[in-house]
Formats: sequence, structure tokens, C-alpha cells
Amino acid sequence: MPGSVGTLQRGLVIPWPGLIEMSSTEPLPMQTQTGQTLTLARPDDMHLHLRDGTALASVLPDSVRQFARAIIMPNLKPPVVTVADARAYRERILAALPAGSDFEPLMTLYLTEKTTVADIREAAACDFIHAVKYYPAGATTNADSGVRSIARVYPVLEAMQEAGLPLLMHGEVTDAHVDIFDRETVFIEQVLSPLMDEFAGLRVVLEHITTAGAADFVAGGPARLAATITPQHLLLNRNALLVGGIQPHHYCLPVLKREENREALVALATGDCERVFLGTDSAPHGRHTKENACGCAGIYSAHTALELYAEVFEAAGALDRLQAFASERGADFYGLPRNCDTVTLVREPWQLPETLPFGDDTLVPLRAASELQWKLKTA
Ligand SMILES: NC(=O)N[C@@H](CC(=O)O)C(=O)O
Ligand SMILES: [Zn+2]
Ligand SMILES: [Zn+2]
Repeated sequence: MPGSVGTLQRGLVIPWPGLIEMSSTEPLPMQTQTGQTLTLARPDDMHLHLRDGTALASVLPDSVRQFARAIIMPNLKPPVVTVADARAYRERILAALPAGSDFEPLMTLYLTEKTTVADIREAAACDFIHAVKYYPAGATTNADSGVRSIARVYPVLEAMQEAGLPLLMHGEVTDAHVDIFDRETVFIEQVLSPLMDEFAGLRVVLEHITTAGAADFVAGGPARLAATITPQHLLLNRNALLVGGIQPHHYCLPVLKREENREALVALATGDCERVFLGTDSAPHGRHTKENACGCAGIYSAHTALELYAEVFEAAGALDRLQAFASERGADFYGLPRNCDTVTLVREPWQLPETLPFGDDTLVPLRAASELQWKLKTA
């Protein structure tokens, strides 16, 4: 539990609660692999947008098929800002679960300049809130209520540091003069790096990293700094967005970058750094809001997330590393027990549909209408 780390002073480096006692004596699953199948401990999605209402009902079964748990992003309209909001949202998610599912939504609060120290203490004390999300105001979808000046939330960050509650960051600056392709790099220089020094015990996840610079920053960082990586940033570079016409279904924030960045992310995800883990950032938007003169940012990947990550790891000759990235490191960082059940992928080429249902609209998933090499076996 985030609250169990103990009371610590600003400036102290806290031990991250990564080493947790396992509640069961069952041996944990080991990844096994033949040419045709790949079995691994059930993964967790450490960055997921489930939305609400009919959209939630449409997308939730996709995540439930693949993942045991997910860190649920709070950027609803209006955002999830209080413990009461998070409790109510969690209950709506649980009510929308398919019968018999034990999927666990790991809730987060949306940090605003009005968030209080009392809100943080309450969040840390409850057992279903696992982190607080930082959106620079205006940086991304539903980020209008985000933070304009980080100094204004210092007391709240201090309380989070004391409680061991992780700060999850959308890492982009929003200054009009900063090029959209440089916004993550400038964020690391101007916001994240000073923040890591100012709060020497704050636990931070740099979400959906997209650059070689971010990969280096995380790999060279302390145990209290982690990162998530999406399937699209491992699979695609910015040509996929702009060559042959604008491809709105490849538009997300942070925007896709150059090939050398994608290669650095693949090296990080498949490498030894224990603080890098799966977070799909699956962010559904109805087809008509994407195929629009002003298309929304967000890519839907929950439908085939694990298949897509498997493709990346296989292409890198690192399929044996997938379980660590998908099922172990995220749980360790959040101080959660690792999952004891397994999922199996089968090598079986299959065609993704062009669209999926999404409330009254439809949804165009990542790699729509194309062939995938791996298929998740359903029970
Ligand atoms: N990634 C995106 O492009 N969009 C996300 C928000 C976010 O994670 O930044 C969304 O909620 O649609
Ligand atoms: Zn984001
Ligand atoms: Zn996101």
C-alpha cells in the first residue's frame, strides 16, 4: 500500500516499497516459450484510459481479457479529483465488469492547483488509490484542469513524498514557443530534473516516454523514478503519422518521434532496467472525433495490447524479456503482489477488424484491418 512506506521528511530518499511480502506460497509463474506459444504471468497495464458510461462499457472487456489490473487515468470530464470521485468511478468500473471477472482497477487522483494536503492524506490512507496524476494544464486530452505552475502544488507534493504516493507525469511542457517534437525533452530539463532534486524522496513515473533522452534519464535515475512505454511508441515512428497523408489514428500525445527514439525505447523496454514497464496509454476516441479537421489525441490499443508488445519484443530478439516488462516490474514498483495466474499467446496470424463498437460511435484500433502474428488465447 502506498501509505505503508512510513512518514518521511522532504529531502530524504525513501526506500521504495518494491520488495513486498507475497501473500501466497504458490510459486510464481515463469515465462515459458515454444516456437508456437508463449505463456507468461498475467500482465498489468500501468497506464489506461477507460472513460465512463457507454464508452467504458465498450472498452473495459478488452482490458479485462488481457490484464489483471490497471492504473486508471483520472482525466474524465469532470476529472477525478477527490477520494469520493475515485471511489464512485471505481464502483462504476466494477459494475461494468463482465460477470466473474476479478480485474482490479487501481485508481488515481487528478492533481489540480486546488488539491489539498488533506486530499493526499485521505488518498494515501485508502486502499484503492495508488497514485496521483500530473497533467500540465492544456497538455493533452482533458488536461484543462491541470497544473499551470508546479510551485503551487509543492505542499501537495511534499505530502505525497511523505506518504510514498507516486506522482505520474504527463511529461510535456505546453509553452507555445516550444516545438511539439521537443516538449518532452524540455519538460525533463525544466520540470522533471529540478523536481527530482527538490523532492529527493518523491516517487515518480514518467508516463508514455517517447525519446532517447527520456530513456537515458530514466535508466540513469534513482530507484524512485520509473517509466511506462506504450505499444505505439515501440512500434511506430513519426513517418506513420505523416507519410502518405495525415494518419489521425496514429496521433497521440506525446506525438510519435524519429526512428532513433523508437529504437532507444525498444532497447530500454527489452533491457535490464527494472523501472520500465508496460503502460498502454490506450485512449479511446470515437472514430468521428479522430477523423476530423481537429482530431483528438489518443490511440486505442487495449484490444490487442499484449499481441503488439509481443511483436516488438520478438522483433528485438527479446521475447524472453516480455514477462519482466509486462507482468513484474510494474507490480514491483507499485508495491503490489505479482500476479499468480498466466496468459498464453499463440503464434497464429489473424486479421484485426477495421472498427470496434464504442457506445454510439465506433473505434479504430491500432493496427486496424491489418494482420497480427500473435493471438491471445481465450479461456
Ligand atoms: N495520450 C493521448 O494522446 N491521449 C490521452 C491523454 C494522455 O495520456 O495524454 C487521452 O486521454 O486521450
Ligand atoms: Zn499523457
Ligand atoms: Zn494517457
